[in-house]
Amino acid sequence: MGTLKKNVFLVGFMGVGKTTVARRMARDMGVACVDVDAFLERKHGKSAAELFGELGEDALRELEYEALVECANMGHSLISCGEGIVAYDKSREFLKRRGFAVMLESSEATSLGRIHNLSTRPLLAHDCDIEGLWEQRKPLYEEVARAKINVQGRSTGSVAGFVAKVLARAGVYTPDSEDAVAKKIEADSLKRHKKHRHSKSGRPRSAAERSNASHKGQKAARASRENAASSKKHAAHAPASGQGAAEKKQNGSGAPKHRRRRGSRGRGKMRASNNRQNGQRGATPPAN
Ligand SMILES: Nc1ncnc2c1ncn2[C@@H]1O[C@H](COP(=O)(O)OP(=O)(O)O)[C@@H](O)[C@H]1O
Ligand SMILES: O=C(O)C1=C[C@@H](OP(=O)(O)O)[C@@H](O)[C@H](O)C1
Ligand SMILES: [Mg+2]
Repeated sequence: MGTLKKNVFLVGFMGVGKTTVARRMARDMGVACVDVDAFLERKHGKSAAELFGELGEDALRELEYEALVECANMGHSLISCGEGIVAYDKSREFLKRRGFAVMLESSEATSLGRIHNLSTRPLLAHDCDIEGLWEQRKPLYEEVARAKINVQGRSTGSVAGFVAKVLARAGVYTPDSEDAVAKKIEADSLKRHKKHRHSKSGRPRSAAERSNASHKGQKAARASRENAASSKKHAAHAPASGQGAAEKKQNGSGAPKHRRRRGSRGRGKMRASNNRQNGQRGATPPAN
């Protein structure tokens, strides 16, 4: 559980995991997330690939920019962008000015190897020079990004945890203190207690009704406490160095030994769907 101080944009090549990582971070950090592609699709009733096919790339980039602005105006959230958003000057300027952009990076082969449905990636479907595109995009991601994270060989959970640490170090994300978590739990439990004593219609509940509800409430409170304890543990392990150190740790020379759960290699890799998110998920963002 925690709070974002500004919008966080995830940028990077297609298939690197922007959408997946944003969802995972939203779940683990208790913050809202929104996928620009999914937002675009909901807004226009057509996927980015369809818009690309019907209107052409230039028009898609303008629509993407408009969608990006709307997503950013919803409140501080994790915003996963489409790979090509950086090709548009206005979007790049926005990414630089209106939040903290994080670049996810892996080898071109790894990113492309994860894409199983080419029709969802219009540039791939249109037979472009993919290596040329990769070379062209890289400096653009680097231009907007305030942190660069190498995701090669890391599970989604590990990438999500690492991005959270980088954001915490940069002061962009504040994990809730133990006190704040305890207060939240207490407030929730008070609410539950009130519900427990009275039915929805305001009628006092019978002893049998209360006993039944109480078992459910205790289970939920236990789960919240366990969650809070695990968030605290997670926060306590975040290294305290700055962005430069994060990058150094991530790059070739100082490459960390990535922890991978036994048997996790390739899990999820063959998932057929590149699921799109339906708009914003997770916690309700604060008003701007
Ligand atoms: N760290 C990871 N390890 C293995 N597979 C991953 C990882 N991150 C994402 N994937 C998988 O790669 C595919 C592309 O991920 P996605 O989040 O759609 O990428 P992007 O939004 O950057 O195009 C999905 O099938 C997803 O499940
Ligand atoms: O070239 C682009 O702008 C697109 C890249 C893809 O985004 P990802 O980076 O999430 O793969 C895709 O979803 C979208 O159709 C448009
Ligand atoms: Mg995506």
